[in-house]
Amino acid sequence: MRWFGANSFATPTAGVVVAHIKSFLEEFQRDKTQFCCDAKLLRRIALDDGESMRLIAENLSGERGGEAVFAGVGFDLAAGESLTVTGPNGAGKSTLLRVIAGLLPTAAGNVRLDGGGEEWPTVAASSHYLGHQNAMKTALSVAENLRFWQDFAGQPQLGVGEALEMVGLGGLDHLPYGYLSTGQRRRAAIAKLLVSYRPIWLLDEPTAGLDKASEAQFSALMRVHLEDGGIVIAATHLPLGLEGAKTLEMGGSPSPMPC
Ligand SMILES: Nc1ncnc2c1ncn2[C@@H]1O[C@H](COP(=O)(O)OP(=O)(O)OP(=O)(O)O)[C@@H](O)[C@H]1O
Repeated sequence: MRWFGANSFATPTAGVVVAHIKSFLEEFQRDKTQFCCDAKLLRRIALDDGESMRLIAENLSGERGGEAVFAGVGFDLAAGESLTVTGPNGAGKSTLLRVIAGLLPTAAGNVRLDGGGEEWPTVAASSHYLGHQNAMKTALSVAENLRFWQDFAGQPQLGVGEALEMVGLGGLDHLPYGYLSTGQRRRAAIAKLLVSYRPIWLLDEPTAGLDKASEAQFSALMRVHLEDGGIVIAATHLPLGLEGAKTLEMGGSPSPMPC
């Protein structure tokens, strides 16, 4: 239970992350009940005790249909750090995310998670992947979709209703997912990040289709995730409001190390 779990990757503190999310929710929705006032202190204890987690890629190459798409990609992200991946259409941003997530094989090089301990043994097991497709069934209700993903992913955090409130979809849980607008669908997909915990978020154009207010709220969610020791890699054509994010520009050959 450590969505916003600091470097608590090695030393989980049950309930802390949920408390933090809920206090964050309170910032946006003032009438929410106050939860666990000592969340920050507990997170600090977890930070002090926890082993540092790092997501490292070395000389990573990826291909599609047998053709090289990118080569020589490297990065080193500590807990709390983010990387924005930019570049023109077709540069290989989505391919890179899928390689990191373990959905495509690496053509060369490697990506690994150091310090994940027994609970987070691999990058794939430690990651939420939010792709262009939202991976929801249109005929199922919003709540049924999220319950499926929570059961599938395990590590439950926020309840479905709470997660939907966090993305501004409170009260729409009963609607078939297919009834939602494009932006609402994206917001429901973002709620998947909140119903189960993963320290690494791999996000492909996460704010595509979102209105300005939703963009800002999602930026805040990412910042809270980072503050608590999460790692974010986001491919994007739009500013994401991630201050201090490392950057990786794709489309050159080979791709440079992020600065
Ligand atoms: N299944 C596939 N088979 C063959 N080629 C593919 C496949 N999927 C993608 N490609 C090619 O791989 C290259 C990289 O695609 P990718 O989707 O990673 O780019 P991108 O940088 O994410 O683009 P965009 O900004 O448009 O989302 C493109 O030239 C694309 O045509």
